[in-house]
Amino acid sequence: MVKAVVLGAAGGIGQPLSLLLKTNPEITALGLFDIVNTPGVAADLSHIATPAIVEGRLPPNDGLKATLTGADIVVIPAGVPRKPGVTNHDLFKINAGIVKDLATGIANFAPKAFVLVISNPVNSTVPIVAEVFKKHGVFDPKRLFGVTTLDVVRASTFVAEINGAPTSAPSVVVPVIGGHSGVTIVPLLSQSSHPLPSSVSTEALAALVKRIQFGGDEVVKAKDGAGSATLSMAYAGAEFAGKVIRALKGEKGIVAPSFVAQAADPEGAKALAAELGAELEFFASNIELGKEGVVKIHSLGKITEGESLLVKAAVPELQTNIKTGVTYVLEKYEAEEKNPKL
Ligand SMILES: NC(=O)c1ccc[n+]([C@@H]2O[C@H](COP(=O)([O-])OP(=O)(O)OC[C@H]3O[C@@H](n4cnc5c(N)ncnc54)[C@H](O)[C@@H]3O)[C@@H](O)[C@H]2O)c1
Ligand SMILES: O=C(O)C[C@H](O)C(=O)O
Repeated sequence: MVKAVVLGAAGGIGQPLSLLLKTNPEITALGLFDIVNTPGVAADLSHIATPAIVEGRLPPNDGLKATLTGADIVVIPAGVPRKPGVTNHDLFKINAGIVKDLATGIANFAPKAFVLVISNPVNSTVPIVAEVFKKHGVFDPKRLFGVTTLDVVRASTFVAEINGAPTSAPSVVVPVIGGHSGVTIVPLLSQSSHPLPSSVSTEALAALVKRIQFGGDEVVKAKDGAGSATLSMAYAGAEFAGKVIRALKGEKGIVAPSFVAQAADPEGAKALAAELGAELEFFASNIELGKEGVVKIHSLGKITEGESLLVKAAVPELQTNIKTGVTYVLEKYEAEEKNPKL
């Protein structure tokens, strides 16, 4: 029996993600929560002949509590997406509060659930969830994941394209490490399961890295004001959630990149920090999943000089992003303590 919950289930990502989760035969209960439209989304999905019993709830009458109660895995795509001209900094101003509130709900009603954060900016929203959980005494670093799978999916697709073998895309595995925005996204193309042809020029390689780092911009531009990636994100979110569920059910040896608290595996984190030349509270790298969540944080292994430069550029940006999330929550709590009416 697995209960999965989607917070922000009526949105551009939330709806197709809920559809894909409804088609996952391991999921027996699917709880959908949003501030709008979830009863309709749930009614629609409930007619699909798969095991999950679907329920859609709204905020009134303890909707969040009822949705979260009994959850094994909670996926959060709630929050505003980018449009042309809107930066991650702009998103933070709105999404930080949404994520803090939802994390408070999870801390109260599903403190043991695995939590998968999609809401942007992931590099800051994951630290927000961690701080809220710490405040409530329920933080388990092994159970919190920033979803960076879309970067991995993009890398697989683009590498297959360059290799002239688009049908190979599903089997192309490229570790993408760091975080989930711009220069913090570091694809380790030298470790691709399907190496790039030696004929690929340095310029073409740099362009490929840039395309993976700024793949989100490509979609925002093409959607022309209608938001950011939703369908590919739903696919990526369902992929990662599927892996977490397989691990939860006892499958061993599942490895995938995710942005996780380094406290989840202090030994692994130490080796990784030595490679990075910095200790970060959160970082995306390959992690092994197990019944309790993160089992092992993998180190980077052999990387090229060019990749090493990309890591160097990512680290300070990540440090700033993480601090932004942590500071936001600490200042909010401080203000609430001074003025309990807030
Ligand atoms: N991690 C990634 O790789 C990745 C990829 C794409 C988009 N995103 C991010 O995902 C988020 C959602 O994107 P979208 O395109 O689905 O946006 P959207 O506006 O289409 O949907 C967001 C949904 O969240 C809901 N919502 C808002 N406040 C809420 C609250 N307090 N509780 C519950 N639900 C609430 C809205 O009602 C809406 O239905 C954005 O922040 C976007 O930047 C992340
Ligand atoms: O770029 C965005 O704003 C959305 C998302 O993070 C993406 O990578 O597509």
